[in-house]
Amino acid sequence: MTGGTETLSSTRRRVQPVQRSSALLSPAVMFGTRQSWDIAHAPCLQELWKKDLSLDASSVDFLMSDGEDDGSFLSLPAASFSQRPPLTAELNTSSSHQLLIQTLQDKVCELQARFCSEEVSCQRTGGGAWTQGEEPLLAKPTGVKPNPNLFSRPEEEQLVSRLHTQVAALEQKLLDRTQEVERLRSELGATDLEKQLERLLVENERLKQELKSRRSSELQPDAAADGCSCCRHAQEAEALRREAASWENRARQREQRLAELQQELQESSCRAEALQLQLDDSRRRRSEGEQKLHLRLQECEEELARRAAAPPRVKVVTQTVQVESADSQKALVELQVKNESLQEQLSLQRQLLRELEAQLHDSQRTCTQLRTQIHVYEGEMQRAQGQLEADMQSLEEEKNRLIEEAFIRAESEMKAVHENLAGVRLNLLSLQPALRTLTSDYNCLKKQVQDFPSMLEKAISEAKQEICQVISDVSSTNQDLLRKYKREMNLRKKCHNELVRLKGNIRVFCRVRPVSQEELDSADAGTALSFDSDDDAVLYLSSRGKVMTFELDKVFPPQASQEEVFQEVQALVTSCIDGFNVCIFAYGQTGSGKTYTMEGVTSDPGINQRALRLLFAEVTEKTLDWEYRIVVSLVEIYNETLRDLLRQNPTDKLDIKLNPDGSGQLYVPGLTEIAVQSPEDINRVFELGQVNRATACTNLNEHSSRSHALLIITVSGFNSTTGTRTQGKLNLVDLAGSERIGKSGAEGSRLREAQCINKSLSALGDVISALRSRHAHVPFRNSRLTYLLQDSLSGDSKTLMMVQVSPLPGNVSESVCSLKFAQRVRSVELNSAASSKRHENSSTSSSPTHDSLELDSPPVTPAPLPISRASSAGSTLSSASRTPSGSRRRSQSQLAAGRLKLN
Ligand SMILES: Nc1ncnc2c1ncn2[C@@H]1O[C@H](COP(=O)(O)OP(=O)(O)OP(=O)(O)O)[C@@H](O)[C@H]1O
Repeated sequence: MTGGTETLSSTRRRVQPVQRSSALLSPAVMFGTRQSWDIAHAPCLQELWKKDLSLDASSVDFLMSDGEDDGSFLSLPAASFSQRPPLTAELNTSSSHQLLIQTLQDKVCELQARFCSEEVSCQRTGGGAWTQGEEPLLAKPTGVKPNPNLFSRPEEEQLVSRLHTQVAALEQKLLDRTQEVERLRSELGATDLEKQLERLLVENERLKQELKSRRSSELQPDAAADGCSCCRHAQEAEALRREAASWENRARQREQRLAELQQELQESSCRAEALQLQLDDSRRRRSEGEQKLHLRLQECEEELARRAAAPPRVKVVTQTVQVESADSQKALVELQVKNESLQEQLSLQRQLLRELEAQLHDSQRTCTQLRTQIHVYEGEMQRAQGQLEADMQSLEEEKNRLIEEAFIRAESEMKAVHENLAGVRLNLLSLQPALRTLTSDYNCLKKQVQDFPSMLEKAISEAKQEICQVISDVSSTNQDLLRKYKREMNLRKKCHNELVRLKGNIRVFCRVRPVSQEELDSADAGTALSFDSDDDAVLYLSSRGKVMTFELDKVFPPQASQEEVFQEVQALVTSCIDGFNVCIFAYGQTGSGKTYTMEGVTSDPGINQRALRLLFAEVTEKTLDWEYRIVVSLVEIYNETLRDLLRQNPTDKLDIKLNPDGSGQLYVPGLTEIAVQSPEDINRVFELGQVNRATACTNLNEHSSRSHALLIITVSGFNSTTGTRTQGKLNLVDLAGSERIGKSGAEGSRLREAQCINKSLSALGDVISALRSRHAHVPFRNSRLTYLLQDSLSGDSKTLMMVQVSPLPGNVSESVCSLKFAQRVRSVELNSAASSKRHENSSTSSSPTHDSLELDSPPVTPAPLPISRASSAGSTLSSASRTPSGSRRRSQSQLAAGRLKLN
């Protein structure tokens, strides 16, 4: 025996004797030192310790006594006791352990009782010394006499201590089992299974989502895929195959993981079964140990009985006992106290054992529940595995279906691609001849390109020659066209003039003004005039019961508008653009509408403004070839005095003189001529004339009735293409009232005004009469008016007299006079031989360009035909141009011409 550890001996032998003094110490002292007991059945306990409690053999040392002592010595290492934790903190064993502990405790109590009874009997018998042959089995301590009567006490104490040690070992074993159960629970606990199950569920859900996303991505319509090549579908099919292989690997991994889990579960179940078997074996060994202990107790009782039956040995040690009785008594008391404390500890241990037994029951119940739960988890795992296998199966089927669809689609697309390829090949074969043709064409073109510079030079030279030829042809054509144009222009002038001539160079219109509202209200509201609905050139006048018929060129009824009147005179207006002199004058009694017809009102202008607007429009249309200049002058003749209404001092008298250039033309020195370029200029000219005319008189209305107002418009044109120059003059005259002096009863200045008016109008009549009579001398100089209008009343000039007539019955006599005068004028035709007239000595002209007119514009008027309108109409007009009323009009004109007399 070395160190603190005793080895197990295979034979029974005696070892160091236990010191009695230390054997009688307290259990705490005993547990803190090395102790030895002589136990009769030590092998049983050894077996119990080694098997039931699973103690290490190195930590337990059984020292068996020899056959003489018939006992065994059990030695435990002191360190194992000193290192033990408190019993109350660790006891945890099975019911069999508790039963064993209980049995041992009962046996300790019994031994203590016997010890007490033996001590009492020894005291009663006087004690005795130990005999040599009856020495106690335990070796006596040095210096201390052995006491045969007390030999059983340390033995029993040792037994009690040993039993305590067994209890502690059982507690330790119970604690180890509890820890083992906890470890198993932690290894196979529900938490891990639940975690494993949750992990599997999460993995399963993730696999489902991946499959769903893969399915959606594969089923997603791909418009571009239709046009993709076959290679792309093959790649997709390959990717799908790889994906399927990865899914298969994952499924195999899952299956392996499931197999591992099942393996672990089986191992855990096996381990639990092994533990259960081990527990059952421990129970069985405990029961065997109990039986052995029971037998050993019986043997101890028998031995005690046998020893009790040996009195001689007691007598030997009686004296010694008596000597040591005081100490024994004292020790007995101490032992009793210790015994009581041990009793208390035993009761506590019993209580703890009961609690531990309850805990053991709970542990067993918990273990059962855990097994049930394990079974449940196993079922769930099986279900999860089945679900997983079903999902894997469905995934596999879906994967196969998708792969098949992809293959089918790829095959169809491959087929289409092959067909397209075949078509392309056919096209290629068909295009090869075209390619050869194109190649030959290309070669030809290449050769042409190489030859192009020389061809280009040749073509350019030819083109130049052709262009020169064309230019010469065009220039000659232009010359022809220019000649034709000039001829056509002259022809147009001739036609126009012929038309005017056919209409009559002196035309006479009659306009009847409407009855005003005031005149309608008066008693003299009737009308003496009537019209022919079939002939617009006839006017009927009732006077003194007789109806007089007047035939004129045109009769405008009261409802005729300014525009309608101007439509009839605009042909004359445009004649002045062609270089003719035109004279339009309004004639009639006061208040018959002369000013209204010539000037009009602001809202409805008369001939003056309309004529100027028309001239502007016409010259504007001809701006391509012609340059025109339009100048205007405003002249008033009052009491045979000529005044310029456009100069700053209109009261200055003007004179008419012979042009000093020797041309024989007349002109008005100092006459203001204003060039107009727009209608606004015309308005400004008229406003200036009105202002000047108003400043020159006290009563404008009366003054205007007693004076002649002349608007002289000169149109000069130059054709830059032909070099032609033209100049025409348009005289628009608003004559003074034509009342007879006797009727008006005027005196003084009024008489002089009337005399001047009549003089000028008579001179006008005389001029016209002379023209009609083709007198060699035409008295233009008899009045300022005729003198000023000389060039517009002679030659190829065109004259229009607008006779204004009042419809009132009170003005019938004046209307008759005016109409007779108009009819006399109408019978006159001016000489159309311009050349002869323009070379007449008495001709006048205020235009310095008149010479150029003669030079550049040859006479277009036909040869002079100085016949009256009536005779010319019958001789020159074709039958087709005659109107139904033509013959009647001519006869009436002839009659009227014979009847009318100058005023
Ligand atoms: N055709 C017509 N339509 C409407 N009103 C007219 C027409 N003719 C003349 N009148 C009106 O008759 C009145 C007299 O006209 P206007 O002054 O023109 O006559 P006149 O002959 O010029 O007179 P005088 O010789 O005094 O100048 C004016 O109020 C004028 O507005």
